[in-house]
Amino acid sequence: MEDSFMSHRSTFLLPPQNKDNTSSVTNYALVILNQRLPTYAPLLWDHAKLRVCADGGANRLFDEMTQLLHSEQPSLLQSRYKPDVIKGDMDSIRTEVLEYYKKLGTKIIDESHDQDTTDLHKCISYILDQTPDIDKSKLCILVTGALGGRFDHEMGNINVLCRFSNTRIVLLSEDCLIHLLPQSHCHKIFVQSSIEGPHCGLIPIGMPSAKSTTTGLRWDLNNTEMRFGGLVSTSNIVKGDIVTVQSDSDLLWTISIKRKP
Ligand SMILES: Nc1ncnc2c1ncn2[C@@H]1O[C@H](COP(=O)(O)OP(=O)(O)OP(=O)(O)O)[C@@H](O)[C@H]1O
Ligand SMILES: Cc1ncc(C[n+]2csc(CCO)c2C)c(N)n1
Repeated sequence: MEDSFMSHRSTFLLPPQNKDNTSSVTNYALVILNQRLPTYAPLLWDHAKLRVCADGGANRLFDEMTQLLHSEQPSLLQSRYKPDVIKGDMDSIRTEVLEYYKKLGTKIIDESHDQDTTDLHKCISYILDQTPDIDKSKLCILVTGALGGRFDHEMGNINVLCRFSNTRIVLLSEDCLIHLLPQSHCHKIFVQSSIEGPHCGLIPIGMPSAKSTTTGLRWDLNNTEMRFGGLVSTSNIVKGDIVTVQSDSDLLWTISIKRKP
């Protein structure tokens, strides 16, 4: 096991000008799935260099950005928030939405022939194909609408974290975020307490963890075993600004997102 720390910061939930220059991520991509856009979606949009809609996610962008930013004219907003790509099996996007973005120059990738991988999987593959190897370590893919809703979709979305375990991917909902902590590294999580926490969890995924050790949590693990059917760390609380995690298995990290008053 390598002992170099991998650091994690949710600075994508802060306005871009507040961005932490020490972040190891310099290149965000955004994937919009087919669930209600979170209220902070415009912020993620501003951080992202590449914006991709997964099939019916394009309907959400078209319909809901105007609801989030009602100070401006809907038609202006719809043309300003133009995705770079729409990819998927195209059974959920409305024709009028597809035609609208196609006219604006969005690249449309119809993969209806592939009924074995999810639209999110297809979008992640696209983003990785577009990213030169040298830039992949700086890439972080933010995924909206990934949690809550249909449980089969949620599990499919979590499975994507495991299938692309070498890529930083953050699954987001209005209320929380999830990402993988690969066992290959020790992890340092810099908690942005103005926008996230204190509720958090650490969950072994795929296989039990014989030994996990943490610092910075109210209920720290100390070479503790975690497994489904035994202990998994839910309803934990972050104590300060830094949490460290080390484990012999990949773990899911989840932390609550604070609602704006
Ligand atoms: N209720 C949901 N909960 C979580 N994720 C979702 C949900 N609905 C859609 N998604 C995500 O958004 C992506 C695109 O959604 P879309 O509705 O276009 O998918 P789909 O392939 O048509 O789904 P299905 O045919 O199973 O209903 C899905 O692949 C999934 O990752
Ligand atoms: C064993 C197995 N279970 C389910 C599906 C169905 N499926 C999985 S991903 C996908 C595309 C959704 O956009 C569909 C239809 C399959 N192919 N194989």
